[in-house]
Amino acid sequence: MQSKTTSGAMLEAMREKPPLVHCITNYVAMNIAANVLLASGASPAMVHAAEEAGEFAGIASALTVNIGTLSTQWLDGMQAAAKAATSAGKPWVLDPVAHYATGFRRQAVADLLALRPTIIRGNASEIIALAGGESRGQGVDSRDPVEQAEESARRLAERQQAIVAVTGAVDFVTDGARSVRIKGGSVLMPQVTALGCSLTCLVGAFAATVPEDLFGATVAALATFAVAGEDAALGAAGPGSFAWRFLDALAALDGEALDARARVSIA
Ligand SMILES: Nc1ncnc2c1ncn2[C@@H]1O[C@H](COP(=O)(O)OP(=O)(O)OP(=O)(O)O)[C@@H](O)[C@H]1O
Ligand SMILES: Cc1ncsc1CCO
Ligand SMILES: [Mg+2]
Repeated sequence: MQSKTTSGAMLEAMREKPPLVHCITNYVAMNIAANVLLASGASPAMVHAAEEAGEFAGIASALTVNIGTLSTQWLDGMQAAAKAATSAGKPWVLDPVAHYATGFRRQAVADLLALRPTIIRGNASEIIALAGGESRGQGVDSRDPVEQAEESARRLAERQQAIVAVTGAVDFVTDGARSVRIKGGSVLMPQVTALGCSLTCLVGAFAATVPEDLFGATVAALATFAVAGEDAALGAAGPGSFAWRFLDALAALDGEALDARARVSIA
């Protein structure tokens, strides 16, 4: 097997040995997120019941947790899974969907952050608020530009000792010390619900493939979305045809094309 030093090599490695990814996501995202992982070469499993989520996290290679359609029972499952992943040394990714919106979500996300996610992926409004800044967010969609979230992301990464990914028109990834920006994608992407949630699951898939390089894995997942998003937009008439073209574009993308076309720059 080739060494997994580039995004493309990581994508190829994932396809060679599809990782089992434990996704606790939301009702809106479950189907598209599972299809995104399959098209990318990973094996998704949506398992959220409190009775089994901890046990399942022991079987999977990585965990992703998304609070989009939260309930007390789901939160119990998320916490059990996060504890199991952490104690087994497996990466887990937190997607703090609209965590600023209600007291229930704020408390849930504080409790999950205390369980030390290895990677946090959110939109700009979510990351600004998570770092304690002035966010314009109300619901699940971002109302702030990514540039305004960059300092928040750095602060959050340092505070949590985690990798933080902020997505939007130009994505930003930081571990507090080093940072990159990733260009690409399409304006149609925020017009299709749960693509961000699906990306969180894909970050988990790359993290499962390259647990020794979680920064590189996060960048690879975002670059995969950026390039596939450009391809899908080419023939799309709107969000509907974009959504199915995006799955086809992910499936058609190979490592060589990803490395040739990814637009990643040091920030
Ligand atoms: N204006 C844009 N131009 C290009 N790509 C975009 C744009 N906005 C978002 N994206 C891309 O869309 C994907 C999802 O990111 P986004 O920030 O929309 O997530 P999100 O708000 O959490 O989505 P959701 O909550 O609906 O799942 C990322 O790959 C991101 O780069
Ligand atoms: C629309 C929506 N509502 C709760 S989660 C979700 C998916 C996008 O975050
Ligand atoms: Mg989101």
